[in-house]
Parts: sequence; structure tokens; C-alpha cells
Amino acid sequence: MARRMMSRLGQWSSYVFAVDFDTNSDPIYFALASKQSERPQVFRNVLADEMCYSLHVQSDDKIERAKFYGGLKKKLSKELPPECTILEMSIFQPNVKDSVIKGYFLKDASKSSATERVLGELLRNDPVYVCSYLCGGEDRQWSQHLWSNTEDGWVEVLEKYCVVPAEKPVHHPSTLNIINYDVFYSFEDAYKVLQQCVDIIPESKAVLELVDQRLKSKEKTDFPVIVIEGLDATGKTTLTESLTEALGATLLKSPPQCLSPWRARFDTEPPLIRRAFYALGNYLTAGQIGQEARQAPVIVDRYWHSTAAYAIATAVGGKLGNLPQAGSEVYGWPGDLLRPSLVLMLSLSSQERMRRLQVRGQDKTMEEEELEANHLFRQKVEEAYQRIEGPACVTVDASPSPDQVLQQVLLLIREKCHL
Ligand SMILES: Nc1ncnc2c1ncn2[C@@H]1O[C@H](COP(=O)(O)OP(=O)(O)OP(=O)(O)O)[C@@H](O)[C@H]1O
Ligand SMILES: Nc1ccn([C@H]2C[C@H](O)[C@@H](COP(=O)(O)O)O2)c(=O)n1
Repeated sequence: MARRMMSRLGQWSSYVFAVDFDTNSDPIYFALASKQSERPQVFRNVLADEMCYSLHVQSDDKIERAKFYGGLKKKLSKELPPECTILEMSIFQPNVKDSVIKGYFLKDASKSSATERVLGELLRNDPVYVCSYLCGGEDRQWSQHLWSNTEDGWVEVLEKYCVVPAEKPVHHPSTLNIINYDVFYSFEDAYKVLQQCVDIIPESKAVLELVDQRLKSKEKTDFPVIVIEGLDATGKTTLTESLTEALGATLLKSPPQCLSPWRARFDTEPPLIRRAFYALGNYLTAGQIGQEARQAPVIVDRYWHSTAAYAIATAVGGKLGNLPQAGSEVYGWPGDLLRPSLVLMLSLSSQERMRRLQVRGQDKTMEEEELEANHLFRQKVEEAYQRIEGPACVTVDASPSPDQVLQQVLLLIREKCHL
């Protein structure tokens, strides 16, 4: 047992655990040690006399991890007693990219054995690590107990570690796995994800077939390509239609129409798969842009800025300040994706945007509902839009009348694209 404890501590000693008790504050960071700490207890201010547990996915396969993590939340919400709060948790090596293992931390106020029964079942049947946390002794120190399966199917506590406070890392853990999990910076990286999904998501095959037939785009287009970006209901459809008419241009969208039959299906998938789908949509649209921009200017309704900004804002938990700094590589443009001549981002106050959403009165997508409910998320999307480079977007005040916005944008296009 002592040897096993040494080896697991060896494995986890460079890792820090982060629990999001409150999305508006920093997570609580802790580490594992063989000896107790003299510093104050990590959970003292956030836990009453509650039982606590943590779960994290144990698999080397990225797709399996993503699918299981998404499904796990639904399963826990359904099966655990209602007094059990499910919080997001990650285990990571501070400031080391691609080191995050996601999980959940449970605060159980139910005082029933139901939670342990559900967790025992999970441990027996699913690729998870399960731990319980106890607070004991005169100095009320916390310890973590790793659960294990015995050969005859019972659950036992295998190893015990002391829980000690850890430093706040320079980079918020949710920023460490953005590249190739939430945002893809080459066609190949996004393509590989869908290829690996063919057996579990049959629709991936049809998407890949379409993508295989995509038109290849040149780096330089003959006519200017102007992308219109912005949050929902900022006026993109209204403006792109009037611009197209005013400039005698061709109107395209990303994702393109040909992906519509599969969009709703991929919207239900975890970020890794969903974002790979949207990334491939941009390459399909790029092929169409290359073709159309031989004959006329092209206006594009959403493109790479939307894909990256929504993905980054969703991935990064908590405060606006947790976003990667401006200039970070996560805001870079994929080297193999056609670059537009100009990107304009329509910006609107949240009150006016809400008014327009209400006037329009259509069904809202889940992400639109999230935008409404979550002012912080909206701010993160807009901030990420503004940090993306190569080309960066130019912000346009979208609050005047449709015609005034059109005139303002035509002036910008004439100035920047010499049209
Ligand atoms: N400049 C404007 N002033 C007032 N209302 C506007 C203006 N532009 C658009 N609208 C109205 O706001 C609503 C949203 O506009 P629109 O559909 O063009 O936005 P959008 O950005 O394309 O939205 P989404 O991304 O959700 O499709 C519509 O009812 C539209 O008529
Ligand atoms: N090029 C694109 C276009 C859209 N998305 C994602 C981002 C949001 O989740 C959603 C918004 O689209 P809308 O509801 O306005 O059609 O689609 C993307 O990732 N990349």
C-alpha cells in the first residue's frame, strides 16, 4: 500500500485541483500531499458540514473523454439526490498546455447513502476516478480518499492524501486546453476529430464527404471579401442583405447552407466535436468565397471570428479577466484558411439587442438563451472578437437605423477596400 501511495502521489504531485464554487470568483485551488499543511484549510469558507466527492474521467482518448464528460453531468443530475450540488472541477499542471483533466466536485447535503451508491456504480461501470473528501481531527484538516474497485465488485478506499492549499496559477486552467479542443488552427486538426467520430456519430461521414469535395481557395482573391460579425440580433442579416445589393456582391454564410442538415445534430455534441464541425464549415465557405470572389465582391455572414470567439468564451470559465491575454496564440488566424479583406463587428448595447430579440420574437438557440441569461458570457464573446487577429475586426456601432448603419459600413469599405 505504501508503495502504491508513493506512486500515485508521484503521478499527481505536479497537479493542482481547481473547484469552481462561484463563477464570479476565482476557483479554490488545492494540491495533494503526504503531510498536512500548517496553512489555513482550503475549504473552510465554502463548505458547511457536507460530504464532498470528486469525479474525473480516466481515459487517454480525447473523444471518449469529451463524450463521457458531457454525458456524466446529465447522468449525475438525474441520479443524484437533489440536495447534491454539482460543481465544475479541473485537475491540471499549472501553466502547462494540454494538461487539463476535467471533472466534477460534488457537495452533498442529502445525508443519505444514495450518493455513494450512484458513485459506486459509476466506478464499477465507467472510466472514472472517484474520491471522497473528509474533514477531521482537532485542526479540521481535509483529506482526499481515492476509491477503488475490489475484485469481487465492492468499492474500497484505496489511498488517502492530505489536501493542501495551492497557489493561484498565472493562467486560468480553462485556458490551457483551448488549442485543438475548442479552437482548431488547421483544416487537418478539425478533420481528424470528425474522422475519429465516424463510428459514434454516423452523420460525420456525410460531413466529411462534403468537405472532401470542397473547392480549394487561393490565398488572394480578385475582389474584396467582407465579413460581417457580431452577437445574435445585432443586425448581421439586415446589413449583409442590403450591402450585397448596394455593392452588387455575392452573399455567403458560414456554416454554409449545405451543412444545414447536420448543424442541429452537431450542436448537441460536446465542444471538441461541435467546434470541429464549425471549423470545417469555415473551410467549405472559404472554397465558395474563392470561387465567387473571381466575379464580384463577396459579403460573408459570420466566419472564423465567430467560430473562435464563441468557442473561447464558452471554454473560459468565470470572469472576463480569465480570458487569455490579447496577443495570445489562441487569437491567431489559421494559417491555411482564406483571409478576408475586411472584418466588421456590429456592436450594440445589451438593452437594444434584447429589444431587437423581443421584436423579432423567433425561437432562440440555446446559446442565444445563454447570452440573455449570462451578461458575462456576452462580454467574453465580444472581448474575444476584438482580440482575434490576422485580420482583426473593426467595430461598427450598430445602434443607428438600418440605412445609417449601411452608409457607415459602405464608407468603411470604400476607405479600406477601395471599392
Ligand atoms: N439598424 C437597425 N435598427 C433597428 N432594428 C434593426 C436594425 N438592424 C436590424 N434590426 C432588427 O433587429 C432584428 C435582428 O436583426 P437581424 O436578424 O438582421 O440580426 P442578426 O445579427 O442577423 O441576428 P442572428 O445572428 O440572430 O440571425 C430584426 O428584427 C431586424 O429587423
Ligand atoms: N462561422 C460560425 C458561425 C456560427 N458559429 C456558432 C457560434 C454560435 O454558437 C452559433 C451562432 O450562430 P447563429 O445562431 O447566429 O446562426 O453558431 C460558429 O461557431 N462559427
